[in-house]
Amino acid sequence: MFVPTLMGQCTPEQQAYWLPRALDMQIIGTYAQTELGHGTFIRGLETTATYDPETETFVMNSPTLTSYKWWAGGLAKTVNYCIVVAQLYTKGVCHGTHPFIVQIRDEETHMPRPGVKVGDIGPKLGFNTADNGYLGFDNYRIPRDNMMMKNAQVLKDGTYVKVARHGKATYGTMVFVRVLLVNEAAFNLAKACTIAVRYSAIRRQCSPDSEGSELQVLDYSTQQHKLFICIATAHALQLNSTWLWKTFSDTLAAIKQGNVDTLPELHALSSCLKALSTADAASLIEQCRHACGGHGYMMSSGLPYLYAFVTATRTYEGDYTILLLQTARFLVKAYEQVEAGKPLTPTVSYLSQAFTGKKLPWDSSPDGIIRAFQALAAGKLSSTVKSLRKRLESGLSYEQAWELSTIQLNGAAEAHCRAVMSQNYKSEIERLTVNSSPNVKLVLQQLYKVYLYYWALERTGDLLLYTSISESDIFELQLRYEGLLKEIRPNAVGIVDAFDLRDEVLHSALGSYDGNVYERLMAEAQKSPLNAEPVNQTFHTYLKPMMKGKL
Ligand SMILES: CCCCCCCCCCCC(=O)SCCNC(=O)CCNC(=O)[C@H](O)C(C)(C)COP(=O)(O)OP(=O)(O)OC[C@H]1O[C@@H](n2cnc3c(N)ncnc32)[C@H](O)[C@@H]1OP(=O)(O)O
Ligand SMILES: Cc1cc2nc3c(=O)[nH]c(=O)nc-3n(C[C@H](O)[C@H](O)[C@H](O)COP(=O)(O)OP(=O)(O)OC[C@H]3O[C@@H](n4cnc5c(N)ncnc54)[C@H](O)[C@@H]3O)c2cc1C
Repeated sequence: MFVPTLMGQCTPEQQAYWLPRALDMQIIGTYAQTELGHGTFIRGLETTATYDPETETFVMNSPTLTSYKWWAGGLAKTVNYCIVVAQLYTKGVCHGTHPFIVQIRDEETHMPRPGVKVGDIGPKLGFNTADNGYLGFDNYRIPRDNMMMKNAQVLKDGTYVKVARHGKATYGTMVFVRVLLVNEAAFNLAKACTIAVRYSAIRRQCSPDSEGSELQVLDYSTQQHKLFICIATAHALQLNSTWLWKTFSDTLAAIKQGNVDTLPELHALSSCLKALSTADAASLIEQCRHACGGHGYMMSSGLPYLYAFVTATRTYEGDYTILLLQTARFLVKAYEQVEAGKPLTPTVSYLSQAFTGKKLPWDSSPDGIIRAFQALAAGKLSSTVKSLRKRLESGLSYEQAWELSTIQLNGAAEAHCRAVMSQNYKSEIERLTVNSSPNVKLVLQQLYKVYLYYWALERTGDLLLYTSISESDIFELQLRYEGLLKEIRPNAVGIVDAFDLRDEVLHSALGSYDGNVYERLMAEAQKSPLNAEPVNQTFHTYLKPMMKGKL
């Protein structure tokens, strides 16, 4: 996040000075925005940067314990610089949060600079290879030039000058990383399902009849139900990530031309896609672990590490709930645009046909299910707006009405995102497989159907509300879904092999390409320090005295 922020928030002159040093690793930096007391609410950050025209410096200060920067990766012991997001004061006026480049350690000795307090925040659920740290300032001065001045400037005499065309230019790095995290979710889920599917082809457990041999657990319908949605979702996330990256690049190019019109839609998309992809990936990686029984709980399976790493992504770079509420903000505006007969941006254009007041006729084809997801999103949005307005009519303020409706707002945003992801998944597969062999087309279509049927069956309650789906339609869909799992089974290992993830990347005794699971588990067990000697010295210091009643 250090380099992207240098690129996004510095003037060309500042980039010319800082970027080569950062890219050449002459300086190592991090992005210190979150504080002990605030992560989500950026406008509530407490660290201050007060401009002193006498010395043409900013005085960085941590006025309270809760103002200490907290969490930034590498902050504890690795970095010597960091980007600090602080409330900017000049001429006695606060201009809100701005980014500053701050040297925190000496480049030769690596000692913390005077006025800088820095340390490690302690062990975490995972991510323990990153020394996430804390940082406090005691009236620590930095040169005026260290304010990142692409979007706003403070002149030598302390005059504040706004440069950016849109109010959230300083939030740009977060949008960029959210876009990256969709791809990260796809990659890590692909690793987990490669491990779990390969292991499930090796693992034999139970035989349906007494004479028969034990079945590969991958033959069980319940195992296929656990795992094939993981494969389909890894593809869905990858294709949505590629699509989102293009949307991001197009928006960035437009902003460079002075056109910020597509930024709100990008913010809404990157928010909900980051939220859903990281939450889906984390829960499905855990599902892959469940599918591997006891051995899935071994660190040597690689799955606990993957889960610990990915589950953090649901929180950092914008908590799941918070980001869905950002998307909901955009959806409520879109609803109002439909009412006013105004044109809609592409990803919400389905809303213009959605408010017919009638239930969408159920159609179980892939396109029909996607239309059903859109109807479901529109229906949820419509009932949410109705709740909002009912509360406003009761005399509540907009903020109060909004807060009371946030559960429904989150539901509408999640449904919208599922509809967008499903649409992208299918249309990207069709676009990319135009010249593919019939077999490849068949398998990839089977996978996106798994995705669509799985989520339709997960949302039958909503579908009954907003479409004409009947009990027998649901019964039929369940049977079709279960039949599809059986069709995919013969190709399941080949499909995860197609992720082409080397053993060194998987780090898994269960998912290695050669399938020698039991030999690898035993070999990993031998590495345990407890196996260094036959009797551990704790026998003599604790167990034996206890057994002799001497403790
Ligand atoms: C390989 C990879 C590995 C990657 C490996 C990565 C390693 C770990 C990295 C983790 C690093 C971090 O976690 S860094 C810290 C990340 N922290 C966060 O993400 C904090 C989350 N909080 C926020 O983003 C903000 O506080 C909000 C958006 C929730 C609220 O901001 P706010 O300033 O209060 O704005 P708010 O009133 O809600 O909205 C005002 C208007 O601004 C708009 N707006 C808000 N944000 C944005 C935005 N980003 N871009 C455009 N527009 C925006 C809204 O739509 C709204 O428009 P209108 O409706 O008025 O038109
Ligand atoms: C592994 C890891 C690495 C990180 N790396 C960095 C980094 O490098 N740099 C950095 O600056 N930060 C980093 N962070 C911090 C991260 O960005 C924040 O933790 C994240 O933004 C969430 O903010 P928070 O911790 O304040 O949670 P909070 O916002 O306090 O969330 C607590 C609960 O309150 C809810 N909540 C909060 N506000 C609202 C609201 N308005 N409406 C409804 N519910 C609400 C949330 O949904 C959540 O359920 C990292 C975090 C982790 C876990």
